[in-house]
Amino acid sequence: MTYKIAILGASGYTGAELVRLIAGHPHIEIAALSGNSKAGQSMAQVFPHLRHLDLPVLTTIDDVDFEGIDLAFCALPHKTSQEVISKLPKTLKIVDLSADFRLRDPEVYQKWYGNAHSAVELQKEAVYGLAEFYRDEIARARLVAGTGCNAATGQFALRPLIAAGVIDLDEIIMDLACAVSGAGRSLKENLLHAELSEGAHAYAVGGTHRHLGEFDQEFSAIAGRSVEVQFTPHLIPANRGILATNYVKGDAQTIHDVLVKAYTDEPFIVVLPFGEHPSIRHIRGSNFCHVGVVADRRDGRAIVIAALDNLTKGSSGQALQNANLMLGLPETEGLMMAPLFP
Ligand SMILES: NC(=O)C1=CN([C@@H]2O[C@H](COP(=O)(O)OP(=O)(O)OC[C@H]3O[C@@H](n4cnc5c(N)ncnc54)[C@H](OP(=O)(O)O)[C@@H]3O)[C@@H](O)[C@H]2O)C=CC1
Ligand SMILES: CC(=O)N[C@@H](CCC(=O)OP(=O)(O)O)C(=O)O
Repeated sequence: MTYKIAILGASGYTGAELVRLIAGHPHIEIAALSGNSKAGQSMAQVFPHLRHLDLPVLTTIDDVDFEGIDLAFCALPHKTSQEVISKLPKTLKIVDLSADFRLRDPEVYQKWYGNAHSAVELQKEAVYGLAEFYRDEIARARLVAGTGCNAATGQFALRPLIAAGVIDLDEIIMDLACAVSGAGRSLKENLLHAELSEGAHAYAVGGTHRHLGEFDQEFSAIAGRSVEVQFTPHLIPANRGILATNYVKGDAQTIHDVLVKAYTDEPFIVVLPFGEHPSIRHIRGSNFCHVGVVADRRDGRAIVIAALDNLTKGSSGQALQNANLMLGLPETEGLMMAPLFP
């Protein structure tokens, strides 16, 4: 059985990553690809690294024929995504990579994104797309909202610890380093090589990053009380990868034991031996997330570090994992490739 899919936003970074992954998938075929400014071009023109593949030409979304398509990936900017998805056939399965359907409460959405949600009914229907924690709901869902790449990295480190009650919920600090492809492919002055290379800086400092909406929603639901982490993301001059370094109060060995137990059957989450810590150079191009625990020199404190590739486990790999679940395929299909190294 082969399922036909469309990728809306195929001329962007996550769209191209979906194409790369699906090209090696035994049961999924790419039937349509959309672009906006790049509509009318071939994928080989837009992404020469995909030249070897026989792919549909990029069209506008209006020109995509959804007849016979089983599932659409929406790799569009947020806000555009909710407008587009509202107009798609109501029977179509959708994995949305944008932020539009991650936050369940429309008021919370407005607080972090600045605009009223224009598809509240769809927002209610959507399932949060972190497969390791919402597997059964995703398998039954029509619309799945992929997590933010920063939000996914932090959650892989912290969710089991909050659930097990082994860390102080009021003393969680997360420093996160994000590679530049996290900002997408559109041209931005601050992402020019001359302004980005040889440097690193924090952004959204002081608790203003919109992924805090996701952390608050998810961590508070697990804890059954409000949990607000202190979070500072940093932009680093790397192409791919996110490293989330979490400072927590709790016994380091217990924390490690909890993570090992939580992820023992998870194919993509690898807990490193106690005392070892991960690096983005060891997960690049793969759907793996590495998690490590190191004891602090002060008793009762630990550092928990998670690393993943924002374009695979942080977005497109996660989206394909969700699509596999929604289509009744093995969750790991097309996703077990080894990381690229060096
Ligand atoms: N990059 C990352 O690491 C992650 C991204 N995400 C989310 O995934 C989504 C896609 O991100 P990314 O691939 O990085 O973004 P890009 O900016 O690289 O790509 C955006 C895509 O959307 C298309 N597009 C833009 N505006 C419109 C419009 N008005 N109508 C139709 N199509 C449009 C673009 O077409 P064209 O280029 O032809 O104009 C392009 O194909 C975003 O919502 C992002 O927040 C989520 C997790 C991680
Ligand atoms: C470097 C950079 O800008 N990173 C992005 C990563 C977020 C992301 O891509 O996720 P969503 O946009 O889907 O929420 C940021 O911090 O906003």
